[in-house]
Amino acid sequence: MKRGSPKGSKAQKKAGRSSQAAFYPFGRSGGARGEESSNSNKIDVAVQELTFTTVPPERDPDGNSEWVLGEPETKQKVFSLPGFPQPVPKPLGPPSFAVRSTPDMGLGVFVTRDIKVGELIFAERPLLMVPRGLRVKDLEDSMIMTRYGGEQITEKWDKTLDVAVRRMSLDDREAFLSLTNVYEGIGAGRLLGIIRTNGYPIRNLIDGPEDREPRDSYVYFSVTKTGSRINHSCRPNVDFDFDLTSFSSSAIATKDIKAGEQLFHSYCSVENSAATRRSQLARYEFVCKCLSCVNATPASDKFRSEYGDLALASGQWVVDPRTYIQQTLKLREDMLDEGLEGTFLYVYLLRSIYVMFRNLGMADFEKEIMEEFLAHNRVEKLEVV
Ligand SMILES: C[S@@+](CC[C@H](N)C(=O)[O-])C[C@H]1O[C@@H](n2cnc3c(N)ncnc32)[C@H](O)[C@@H]1O
Repeated sequence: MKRGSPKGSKAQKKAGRSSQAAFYPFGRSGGARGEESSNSNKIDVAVQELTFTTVPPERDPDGNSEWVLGEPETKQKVFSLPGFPQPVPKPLGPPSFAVRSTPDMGLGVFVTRDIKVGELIFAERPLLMVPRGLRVKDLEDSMIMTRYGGEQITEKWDKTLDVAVRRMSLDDREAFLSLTNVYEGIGAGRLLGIIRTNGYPIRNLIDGPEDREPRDSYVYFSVTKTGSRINHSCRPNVDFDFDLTSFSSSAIATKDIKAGEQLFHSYCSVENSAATRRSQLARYEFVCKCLSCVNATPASDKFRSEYGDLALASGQWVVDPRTYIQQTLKLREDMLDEGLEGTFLYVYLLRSIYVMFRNLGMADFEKEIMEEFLAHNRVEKLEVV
């Protein structure tokens, strides 16, 4: 169906909305670019087999998200959660971050006071959420988040995505449109370019049925005002935790961070060699100059490719701590040297270590490592054993 056709699409009919609603998302009198919605409760609209909704639907002091649904029923999964929508979590203490220029990475996010591992630095509702496997039947390139390059015809995508951008408040729209777009001039339309440059996967929200496979193709991507200003390092110090009930993304420190230091998240798989990481990062148009990239050696590449299996094996080693404790502690030291304490596998390893100390009857060490584990476990939420 061509955009603008008077006939409603299947999804429009399902959502019970007319095609006119699609082009006047705030009602007849509002919604054009540059106009602020006066409606207090935004209605859903369906365009090109996608449903556009706002979370929460009423204007909210904690912010609103524009959510593009591939499968309209996904909305119910979130809206039917007990207590939905909860307020966005608030950090303890005074504000602890600022968005500033960096010498070589554009804008970045810095902490303005010392931060402890496990601390909530900020939480925010996304400006925009789109499904990774966003598919629209009559658009040439239907998997917008999984392909990259200049060969695609993406301008049509921008017309569709513009529906969500037009629904944003003026402040949110300005924040969204000011985000970096490294795809400018190489094929992607502006809005799609912004999503590709700034989107983070939300792994606990699947578009459609929860058992859909391959799961990774059906996650959502979020674009946020502050989180999307965080630059990359292969030695990350912050991770995101998306809470469905408050529909917000929390930035949580995965290391102690000193006042004045920059926050870094990893945009690539940190268990890869420096060369593979470089090729994964090429689509963001920069070369990483973190310590682990600059000082990469065959030995550090080998370690990065092996530590994952070893860390997971530590779950078995706990039954024979006398044989394995030294090896496990050495693995922990090596992970710290590579700056990998902000990863799931480091948290997993800490859990193995405190269980080993428990099995060895070394209560003081067990307590010390358990405390470190609990601080690191804010995002991963591994079971305490
Ligand atoms: C999600 S944005 C991060 C915020 C961005 N610096 C800004 O000014 O809006 C991603 C872009 O930031 C830049 N960037 C991120 N990490 C970088 C790094 N380690 N070195 C150089 N540039 C980086 C790249 O241009 C990348 O495409």
